[in-house]
Amino acid sequence: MAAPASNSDSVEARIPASCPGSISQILYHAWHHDAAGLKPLLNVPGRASVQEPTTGETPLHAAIRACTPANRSALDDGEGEAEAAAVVRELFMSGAIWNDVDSNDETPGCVAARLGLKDLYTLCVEAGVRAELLFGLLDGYEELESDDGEEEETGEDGEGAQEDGKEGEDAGGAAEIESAEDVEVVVDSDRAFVPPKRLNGPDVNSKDYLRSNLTYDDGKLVDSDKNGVMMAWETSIMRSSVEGLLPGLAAGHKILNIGFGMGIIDTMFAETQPSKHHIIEAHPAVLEHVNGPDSKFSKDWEASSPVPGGYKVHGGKWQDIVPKLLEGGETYDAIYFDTFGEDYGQLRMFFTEYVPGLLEEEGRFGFFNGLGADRKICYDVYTQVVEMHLSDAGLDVEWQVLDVDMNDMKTEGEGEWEGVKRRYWTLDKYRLPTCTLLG
Ligand SMILES: C[S@@+](CC[C@H](N)C(=O)[O-])C[C@H]1O[C@@H](n2cnc3c(N)ncnc32)[C@H](O)[C@@H]1O
Repeated sequence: MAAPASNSDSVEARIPASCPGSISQILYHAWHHDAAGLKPLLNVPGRASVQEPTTGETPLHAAIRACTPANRSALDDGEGEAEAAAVVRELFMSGAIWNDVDSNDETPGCVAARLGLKDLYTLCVEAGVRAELLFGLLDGYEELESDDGEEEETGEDGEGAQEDGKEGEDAGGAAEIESAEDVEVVVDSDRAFVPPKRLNGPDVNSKDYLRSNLTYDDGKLVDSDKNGVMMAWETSIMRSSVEGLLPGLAAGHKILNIGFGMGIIDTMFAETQPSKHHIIEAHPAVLEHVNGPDSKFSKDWEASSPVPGGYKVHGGKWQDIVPKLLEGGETYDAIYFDTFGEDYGQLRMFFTEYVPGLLEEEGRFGFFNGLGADRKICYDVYTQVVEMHLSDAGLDVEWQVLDVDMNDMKTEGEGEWEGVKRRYWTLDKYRLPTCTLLG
């Protein structure tokens, strides 16, 4: 096949013919959608996930990137998405990693989405779901490295390149590889993506968060590292969550909310005049905010509760409190879960081990769905993963798609994001889950 004339830096321009199994060779066959040539090279563990050292390009990126209109027409046999799909499948069957990012901070699925390659995008999502289900079975969740400071460094350039119209084909030139010794095969098969809630980076965890100082400041709650714990722009999501859990906002229900934050959802719950309103909150500063002498919350809600004693704040981690509620025979019509600094494994444990016992037969369970919300493909993967895990736990889920007004959202560091370390939400749609017990 001829090399695309317009892309002198492209993979095939730099192939050292003497290096079977080298990064360049593997990328070359992936780029040319040559499944037959690729297959024998993938018989060594890790080969399907080699990364070009300079651009971070993997064979998946190369196979997908070769489908840009410019690159496709440059391939002399006119092949396209179907041929690429065969190669992408071969790579996934050989252990390719679905969520490796290149130097543009794009996973292969991000490239497919940007280029409008729906079938290839779907293959990447399916691979992500399989991988995450497997890691869930192995209980092997680990933080993904893709969203740390590196992203901040590369983000601007990446955006600039796209705005300039330099899509895909110009993004990933391969470095010079003179001999097989130069080849670095990246074996990283035990990586799972853990969609964190409202934060990214391995430096934040529940223990540190619960010890950190918090600041309530002008429409947001941030921790001492300026991670956004809760923000006022989420108010409409909280409103829709309450409407999903309590259709018609009917009064007199028994409600459990985990994670008080700014008290946005609890204020809405209190307005429905529940017969029971239990809140679990672990952070001392948040507890002070709820219960302290200057607080507008607890005193009002205690006074207005239609059932004396119906309003109660349980101070402590839900992991310690929920088992006691269960033992005490408490049940609820509506349960909402929205914590901070905990990984998906905790949410899964909550809805698997506790929700079925705490929920009334006709009750509803919801949670803040921020799983992987800083990247479309991660959000799409985790929608499917959580749905399967909910089903395993005996819960049916209905998704309501809400618009998140991105025009109002400003860019990182501006508007509502000013003073927040990292923008944890980048998507224009929110999938709101409302769960019920399977019959
Ligand atoms: C995102 S905020 C909740 C926002 C809330 N939905 C609202 O409408 O304002 C998360 C809250 O969960 C609390 N939290 C974090 N880990 C917790 C745990 N293990 N148990 C109980 N609360 C926890 C945090 O301190 C924080 O107040």
